[in-house]
Amino acid sequence: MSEIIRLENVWKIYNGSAGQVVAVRGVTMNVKQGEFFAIVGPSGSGKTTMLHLMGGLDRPTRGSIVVAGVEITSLRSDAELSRYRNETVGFVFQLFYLVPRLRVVENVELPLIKRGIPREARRKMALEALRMVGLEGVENKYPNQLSGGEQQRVAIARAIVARPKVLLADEPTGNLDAANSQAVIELFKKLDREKGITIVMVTHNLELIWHCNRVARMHSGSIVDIYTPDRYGELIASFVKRS
Ligand SMILES: Nc1ncnc2c1ncn2[C@@H]1O[C@H](COP(=O)(O)OP(=O)(O)OP(=O)(O)O)[C@@H](O)[C@H]1O
Repeated sequence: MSEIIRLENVWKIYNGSAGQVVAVRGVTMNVKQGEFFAIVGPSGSGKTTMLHLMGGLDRPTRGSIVVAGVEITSLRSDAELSRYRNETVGFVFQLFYLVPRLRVVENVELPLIKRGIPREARRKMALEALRMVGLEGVENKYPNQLSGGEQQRVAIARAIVARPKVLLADEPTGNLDAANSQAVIELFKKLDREKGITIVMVTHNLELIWHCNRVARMHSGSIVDIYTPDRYGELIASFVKRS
């Protein structure tokens, strides 16, 4: 499998009021094309920062990040970064961030408006994305008329509607019960399998890692180990020992 994401000696240092915080400390790693990859680690270890760097939501202090052939560290202007975000990656967050005054289908269409896709084609693509996440029939509802699990699936439809190469998910099940968490994971696996989307997911839920191809464990801004399924038992045991 070829690699789709490559981080080379990446650092992120924040200058906060209490001094400098090293959020990511010289990370070198890759994610392969079509992988379902997870990042785990204690609170404050740098997981979200890593996802933001890969997604061009934030810039590294040092180092190189290549995603789908784009050296994102060389994108100088905010417009270039914004274009990269819109064309290459899709984001899913713990809080779904749907726009309450827009209907479900209009929420899903948002990334397509930025791309300048005409109205009719937009609607067709949005309905197809809603079908893909198992939500046909709710397109004219408003987000607050849906359950949390359904709202997250709308957010996933919005993330995939522009056909990104990479889906970046930050605690996507953090606000969901066990059944809805399972549904989201099954959906990710389907997107991975059927659409070939590479997925990078940050999670605190260790039960979810069994669905992933590889898992990076972070601590204090570093990746301390990368696990394959044969070592997931060892990874889970290391968390149990710590808590
Ligand atoms: N904008 C910022 N300014 C200053 N410090 C920040 C900023 N964003 C993150 N940090 C710090 O960087 C470190 C890593 O934060 P990050 O959110 O990436 O960790 P995390 O592993 O995702 O944590 P959690 O599991 O709690 O979400 C923390 O010490 C955090 O306080």
